[in-house]
Amino acid sequence: MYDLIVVGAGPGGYTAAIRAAELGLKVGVVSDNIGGTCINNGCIPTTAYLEASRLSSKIGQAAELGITTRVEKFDLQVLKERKDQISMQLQMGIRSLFKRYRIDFIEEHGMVKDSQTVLAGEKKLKSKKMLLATGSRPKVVPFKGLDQVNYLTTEDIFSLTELPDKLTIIGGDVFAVDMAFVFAPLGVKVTVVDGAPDILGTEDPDAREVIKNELQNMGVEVHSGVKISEIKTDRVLNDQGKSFEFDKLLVVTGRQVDLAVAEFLDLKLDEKKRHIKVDRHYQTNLENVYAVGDLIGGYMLAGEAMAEGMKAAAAIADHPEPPVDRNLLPLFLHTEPEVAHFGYSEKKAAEEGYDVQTSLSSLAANGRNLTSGGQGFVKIISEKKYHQILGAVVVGPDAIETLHTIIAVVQCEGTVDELSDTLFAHPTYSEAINDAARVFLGKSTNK
Ligand SMILES: Cc1cc2nc3c(=O)[nH]c(=O)nc-3n(C[C@H](O)[C@H](O)[C@H](O)COP(=O)(O)OP(=O)(O)OC[C@H]3O[C@@H](n4cnc5c(N)ncnc54)[C@H](O)[C@@H]3O)c2cc1C
Ligand SMILES: NC(=O)c1ccc[n+]([C@@H]2O[C@H](COP(=O)([O-])OP(=O)(O)OC[C@H]3O[C@@H](n4cnc5c(N)ncnc54)[C@H](O)[C@@H]3O)[C@@H](O)[C@H]2O)c1
Repeated sequence: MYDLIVVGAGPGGYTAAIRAAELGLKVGVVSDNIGGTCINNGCIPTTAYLEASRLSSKIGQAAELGITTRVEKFDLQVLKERKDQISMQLQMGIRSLFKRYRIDFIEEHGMVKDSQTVLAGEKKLKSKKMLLATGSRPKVVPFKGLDQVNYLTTEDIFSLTELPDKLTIIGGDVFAVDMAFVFAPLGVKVTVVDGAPDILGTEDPDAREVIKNELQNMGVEVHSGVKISEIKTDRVLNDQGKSFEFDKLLVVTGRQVDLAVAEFLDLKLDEKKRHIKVDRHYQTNLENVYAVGDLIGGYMLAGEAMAEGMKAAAAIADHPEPPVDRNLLPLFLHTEPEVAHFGYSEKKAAEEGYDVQTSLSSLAANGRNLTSGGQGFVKIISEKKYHQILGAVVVGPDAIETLHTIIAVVQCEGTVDELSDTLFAHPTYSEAINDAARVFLGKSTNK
């Protein structure tokens, strides 16, 4: 009898298992794909491929630095093998942590029989408590004709060994745009076809404009507000008779979770009936069943799943902690320049009744940015009276890394004043944070 069985070893599940074992519980993990979406088809493959995409773009700009060179040949097979190697290394890391913490790992698809029993291959596993962390998979809109086409999703795009000449991506949100930034710099003619009125609907409007310009500069065609009527073997057709040709079609129209176990166990779902409903300790309506990660919704990011996994484990081991504060969760685009943000947008802050003041520092005069030829800005959304930071948007080279500085200050209950007082190295992109804080306080900026 285990204290805890975890079903699913993605970022939510493996993190929870390790933390629970660290807190003294006897833990078993059942998973058919160690590392989950993040390591196998998500975060890691995306960032591994972007290394090549970004280097390829940089080589294109080398002449500005006095270097004469060009990309002669690109071999996707080599990039895929490198990615596979990295994913395997990370999987081995999880396996060795499981060993170190004496966690039984059963590499099988688990069948939940009741709230204390999981069948995994030949084994019948019993446990006092159960954590469901079975993640999500691509949601594919069933366009007419799609079933006749050999289309790709993010589950298989990273298995290609040859680049297509023409890639059409259906979808225009975070992951669709990330994929455009992976493939366009590698010489693929990318077309984005989206049903929404504009791409990146959840992003800051200024950031969105920067990214749309960059897509255009890369030669990516973006078609928004498209009503797709049919998919043929080599083209997407819209209701106006326009067609978008492709060699390969990538469908990125959202993520969905498998609710079969939830229905079988009679677990309560959220309002939209898309995810499992949990309380602030990640407990479902069944006392001994917990759930984390994509399965419970939220922003459906690995960082969120990991934080939830650790907190669920703490609650299961009788050391409850406050829940993950989604307002402090970094959200980001793997674009070039990168986009990263957290907390309230200006609009949301105003809707929440704050007396909002937004301060902006462009990277146009930032010394580090001039040396790298980047572009972007830091935008801090604050309230006027106490200088409380409500949110921030960073666009620029390494923006995802840069954003953490602001989040850390907010985590420590710091305000714009602390950002203004913090000493920053020069020349760095992060100095723009300091500048934006000084702009807020009406102080001069000299970098
Ligand atoms: C293209 C792409 C790029 C992404 N990039 C990022 C990024 O850069 N940063 C970021 O934070 N997030 C990113 N994400 C999101 C991130 O991958 C997910 O939010 C994260 O993996 C969710 O973790 P999870 O543990 O909830 O589930 P998952 O990672 O989906 O893991 C669930 C695991 O459970 C297994 N499983 C399911 N059912 C069973 C069963 N019955 N028995 C046994 N095992 C089962 C699955 O096979 C899987 O291995 C990306 C996603 C995609 C698709
Ligand atoms: N910046 C961030 O890090 C951030 C912010 C918010 C959400 N997220 C998470 O990132 C994930 C993004 O995933 P995604 O981009 O696959 O999904 P998504 O659900 O965010 O977007 C789906 C896209 O498909 C398009 N689409 C849907 N139906 C269509 C149709 N019939 N015709 C044409 N287009 C159609 C939509 O317009 C949209 O652009 C989500 O899980 C989300 O929770 C991340």
